Amino acid sequence: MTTMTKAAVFGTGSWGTTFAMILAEAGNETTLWGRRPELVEAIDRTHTNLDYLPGVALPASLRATTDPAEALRGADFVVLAVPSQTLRANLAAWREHIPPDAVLVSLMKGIELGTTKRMSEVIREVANVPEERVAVVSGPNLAKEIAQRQPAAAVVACTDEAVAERLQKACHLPPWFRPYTNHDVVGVELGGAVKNVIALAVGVSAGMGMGDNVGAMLMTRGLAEISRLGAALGADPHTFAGLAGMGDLVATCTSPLSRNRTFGERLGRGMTLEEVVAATKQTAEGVKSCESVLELARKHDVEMPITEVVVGVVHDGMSPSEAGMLLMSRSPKPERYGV
Ligand SMILES: NC(=O)c1ccc[n+]([C@@H]2O[C@H](COP(=O)([O-])OP(=O)(O)OC[C@H]3O[C@@H](n4cnc5c(N)ncnc54)[C@H](O)[C@@H]3O)[C@@H](O)[C@H]2O)c1
Ligand SMILES: O=P(O)(O)OC[C@H](O)CO
Repeated sequence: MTTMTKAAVFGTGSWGTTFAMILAEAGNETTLWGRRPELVEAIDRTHTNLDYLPGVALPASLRATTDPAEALRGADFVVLAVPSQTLRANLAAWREHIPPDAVLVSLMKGIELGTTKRMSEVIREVANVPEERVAVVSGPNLAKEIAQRQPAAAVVACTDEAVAERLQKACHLPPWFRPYTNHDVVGVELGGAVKNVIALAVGVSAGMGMGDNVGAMLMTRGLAEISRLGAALGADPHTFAGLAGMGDLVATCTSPLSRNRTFGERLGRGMTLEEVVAATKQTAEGVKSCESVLELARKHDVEMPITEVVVGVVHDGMSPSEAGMLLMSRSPKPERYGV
């Protein structure tokens, strides 16, 4: 007799809820943990998440709870979908309930402020688990499209191939969700975190009224920045040509659904930072992670000019036109991959 795989998903936001839908429909016994009792009760009873996914019918088998111990009981996969900057504190509160053999899965796309750690590093440190028990899911995965059952592909990364394959199997849901495996956790995570910073830059340019040449330039040179940082941190360069690199960069930088692109667009249209923050109801990871990405780049002596001006515009009062001038006035150089 085969027993059902159990998954606990932490975070009832857009992506946590959508990924929980995929896991539940793929046949895993899935429980969603959330902070707010009213929302959790509504998900559990009405199978809807009106705050984050209005109009989407969640699977009847998907359970929801505010009790981490209940969500974690017997879990094979512990899936984490909270904001990157709160993960450390969240996980510290949950870790005593995590089953000893469970695989911890990060859906998050940020770099921790202060430590410059990737989410898998934070997970390993706080939950005290080896790298073989930590996996990452990333790629061009705009939650709202996937929740409407549009097809999407993703990358499931773990240094242990067998673990990646186990998770791949658990979330493979034809014809809706197609996960590929990869062993390059560093590259997959960097692709996901840094594309948010580049999407802010593309958004700013679009908000200023710039056209597609500027967007394409920022995406291409942004990919060069991601690749340079990846090379310095030991990532596989091929990862950045894949779904978690190029794929996610294109989806995020071009989609009106992207919170990061939209945040940048509002700044580019002349709204103040305070106004944009007030208008942004969901997690736009690049807003905080641009600072940790830049710090990481400086630690490793990697040049990231787009990231520098994004930090300037978002945090240091630089005007969008000054940012554009700075980028375009850099000394000319040959175009070489990774340079
Ligand atoms: N939405 C997407 O399309 C998408 C796709 C792929 C990856 N991601 C990544 O997934 C992660 C989560 O994104 P999301 O879109 O679900 O965000 P979201 O803003 O929709 O939801 C965030 C969730 O975290 C909860 N939360 C906020 N502060 C918290 C705290 N202090 N403690 C515990 N929970 C807290 C919120 O209540 C909410 O349930 C991010 O790192 C994001 O970059 C998002
Ligand atoms: O809405 P964003 O900008 O957080 O992007 C969502 C996903 O990361 C796209 O893959």
